[in-house]
Amino acid sequence: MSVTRLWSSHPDDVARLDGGQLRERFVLSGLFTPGEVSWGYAHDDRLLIGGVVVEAGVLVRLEAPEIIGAEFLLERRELGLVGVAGRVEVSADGEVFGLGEQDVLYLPLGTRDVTLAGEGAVYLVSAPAHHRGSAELASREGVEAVVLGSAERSNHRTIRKYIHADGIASNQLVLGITTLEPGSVWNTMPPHVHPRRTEAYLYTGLGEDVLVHLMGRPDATRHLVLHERDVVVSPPWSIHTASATGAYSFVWAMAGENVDYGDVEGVDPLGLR
Ligand SMILES: O=C(O)C(=O)C[C@H](O)C(=O)CO
Repeated sequence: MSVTRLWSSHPDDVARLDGGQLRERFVLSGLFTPGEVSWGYAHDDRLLIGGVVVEAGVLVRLEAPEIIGAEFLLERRELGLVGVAGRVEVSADGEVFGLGEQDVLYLPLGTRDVTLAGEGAVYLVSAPAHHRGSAELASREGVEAVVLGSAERSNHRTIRKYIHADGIASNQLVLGITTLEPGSVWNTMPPHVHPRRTEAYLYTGLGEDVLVHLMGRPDATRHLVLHERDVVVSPPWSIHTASATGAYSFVWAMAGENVDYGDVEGVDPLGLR
């Protein structure tokens, strides 16, 4: 089990970081390694972000990484599991859930034993929790889907919301998946910031395409070139928007003061620098 730590930062520092340092602070690569559960830890809002590739015939148990100082992973946390590829059976204290591509399972605080079996890739996002809710599975077809943008503006996309105020109930986790239509490449344009939340994007479906992600204060943006299954963390003061050489999907996951998807501050694209 490996853990990469991401230290929180001041926006002024970000202007001075070189490209490599920027990646070290905000990007998690290589989370999906067969036979291993890999974690990243963002100090902003204490997001624990993981990836696992489940191989046929091998049972994977989700254990608490040392950094959270807990006896078991969900002793003081809640967890969202997202099917990234294949089909995986998740057993949570004996209750079994089938997780297909773009399905999401929420596991509440207090769930002790979580194992994964089958064949596929699963993305994990966990945040501290204080109230025990219920385990709930949501399929791609069963959730609220909002179509935004247009082909003319290269940002035609569908936003599916799974864990949020009007969906699966949680303490502070908010999670969904956005999928771009073929020919569209821009996400989250016009951009926004979340003064009350930290957000992480996992980019999937890029294959050999590359993506240019913009982060930073709106008046001092920086770019990161990202690839298939890279994760980028956005501190509350940072925009998060991207364009790529092809269409893709991304899992957006947030934690902070509330679970209201709409709690954002919009940014005028003409003010971006
Ligand atoms: O394409 C978009 O726009 C998004 O999917 C935006 C994300 O949902 C987001 O950033 C939520 O805060």
